[in-house]
Amino acid sequence: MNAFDPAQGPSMPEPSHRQPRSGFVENERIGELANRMRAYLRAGIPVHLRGPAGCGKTSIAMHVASTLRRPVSLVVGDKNMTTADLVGTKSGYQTTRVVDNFVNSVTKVEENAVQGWQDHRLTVACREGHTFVYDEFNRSPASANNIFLGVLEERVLVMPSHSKREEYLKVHPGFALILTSNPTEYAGTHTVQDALADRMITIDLDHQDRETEIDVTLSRSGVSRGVAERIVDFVRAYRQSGAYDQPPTLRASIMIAKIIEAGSLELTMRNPLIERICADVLQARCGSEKDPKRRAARSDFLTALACHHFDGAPRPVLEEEMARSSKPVGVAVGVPAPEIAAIGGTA
Ligand SMILES: Nc1ncnc2c1ncn2[C@@H]1O[C@H](COP(=O)(O)OP(=O)(O)OP(=O)(O)O)[C@@H](O)[C@H]1O
Repeated sequence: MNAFDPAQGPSMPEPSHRQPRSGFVENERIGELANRMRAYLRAGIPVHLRGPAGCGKTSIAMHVASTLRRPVSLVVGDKNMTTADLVGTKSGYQTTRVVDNFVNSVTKVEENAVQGWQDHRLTVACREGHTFVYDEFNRSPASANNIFLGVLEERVLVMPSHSKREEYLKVHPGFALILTSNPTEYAGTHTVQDALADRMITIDLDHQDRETEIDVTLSRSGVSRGVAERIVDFVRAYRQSGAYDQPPTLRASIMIAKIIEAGSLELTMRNPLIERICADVLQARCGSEKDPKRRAARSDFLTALACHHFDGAPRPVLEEEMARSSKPVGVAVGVPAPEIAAIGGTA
């Protein structure tokens, strides 16, 4: 994702007419969500998908956009975004030079310089009726996003006076808006202003269910179903453990599966390379843990969890995981000996 840089603003190319990548997984739940989204968008109401990183917001947004049979424009929110990045900017001067040499001995030269203007994606989308996908729009400041208030309510785009264009651009009836955002507790995001939130339907998403995660991992990597199941179960168990600063997402499963497939590797912790791959993909998520003992315990836990899911070893349990749950769920890792005895795992 995020291949589209809003900061490209002034030098933005033609609006993207991208289709979602092939291999999109549409099960019953996603199909039902897509149908609802299409119904709202056809009624002229923007749809806002809100959910944690990697839960599939952008993929669903692009998929729905591609089925509306209109060109698709994609912009990614950015803390430096301005209204100009969305609407357009001055772009140099266009000069015309007329040389009049009608009378041989007299040369008259007339030069005219006119300020140029370049429409950016929102203007083009409003004029031509594109489906505008505004990814992670709450990364952009409210001052940039205010331009949408008129677009959504009065169906007009207010053009800056120096645009040398019409003052107001009437929004094409085919224009549709899909927005995505991470909840505001995530770093680098802004609270969405009430007036804007009030003009859209917000749908909260969470991480996909196990079956969907397996289907997506399969479709994105090409590994066998059995391998996809073990990888997804491992990553989901790690997500459930809470032993991280940043929850592991579906992307981690896809990464591990892609590496396995590309290297034709067998998924077993008996291969030290697999242990390294799991650590490289996932361990940075608990990297900011200051206490070296706790950090080591988390690392051991990750390895033991992979051994459980890939090789059938007993399910480990982490001290901090135990603190959250009163019921022991496995064999203790990184826990002092007397406490291990007290837990009595399922080994
Ligand atoms: N339904 C799906 N079909 C196929 N691939 C999917 C599907 N949902 C998610 N994915 C894949 O999962 C990964 C994460 O999805 P996506 O980028 O859509 O999540 P996101 O919620 O927009 O994440 P972020 O907030 O970090 O941008 C991507 O590699 C994407 O291709």
